[in-house]
Amino acid sequence: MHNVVFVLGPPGSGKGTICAKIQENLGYVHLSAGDLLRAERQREGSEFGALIEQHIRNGSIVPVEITCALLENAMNNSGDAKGFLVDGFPRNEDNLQGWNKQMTGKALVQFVLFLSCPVPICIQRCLNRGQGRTDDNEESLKKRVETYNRQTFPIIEHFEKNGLVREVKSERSVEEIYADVVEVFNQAAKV
Ligand SMILES: Nc1ncnc2c1ncn2[C@@H]1O[C@H](COP(=O)(O)OP(=O)(O)O)[C@@H](O)[C@H]1O
Ligand SMILES: Nc1ccn([C@H]2C[C@H](O)[C@@H](COP(=O)(O)OP(=O)(O)O)O2)c(=O)n1
Ligand SMILES: [Mg+2]
Repeated sequence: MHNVVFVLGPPGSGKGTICAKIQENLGYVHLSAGDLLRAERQREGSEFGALIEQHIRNGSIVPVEITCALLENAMNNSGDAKGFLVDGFPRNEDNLQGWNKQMTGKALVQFVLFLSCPVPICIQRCLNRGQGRTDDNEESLKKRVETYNRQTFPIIEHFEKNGLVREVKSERSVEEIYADVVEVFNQAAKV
């Protein structure tokens, strides 16, 4: 049974940055759904490359059958990790239903780390990210933020109803955010 922490928040809220620090210090393995999709997009012979690129540019969400298979495969190939930080997933109802269908009995969601951050700050961070991504531009970001507001935030609200959300305000410095995140994991370890 894989232990899983979902990491959600608007684009540019710092999910990848904070997950890298958790992985470095707390023994969890960081799996970014976006990174896995970008790797699949580039993979020689992938039948999903064009579809993935279209969704990424459009700020829309790739069908869960593709994304969840990549996540399950990555977890199964990671040995006996303490747990997995599943970054940027589930991003919509299709993701959530697909996860429940495919991963029930195989993975246990401990909690959802929600990095909340005002959108203007998020957009500026993405525009300054400098990773050469095809979706870090004004047009794609507008669509990604709309997708987050309309499709992803309701998923966070779903988990909130089940008492699983741990919100950390993320407009602050990385150090301040990470100090609060460590406390969240410490509290979770006591349960
Ligand atoms: N707390 C922060 N303060 C300032 N810049 C940040 C902070 N967290 C992340 N960044 C920067 O903002 C950009 C987006 O961060 P990232 O971790 O990729 O966010 P996400 O995965 O949520 O899109 C990166 O260039 C990162 O270095
Ligand atoms: N569960 C997911 C996660 C990402 N994607 C696609 C659509 C997203 O806009 C892009 C980029 O996701 P990523 O998590 O890397 O983006 P941010 O780190 O939030 O800036 O990938 C997806 O289709 N389904
Ligand atoms: Mg990211």
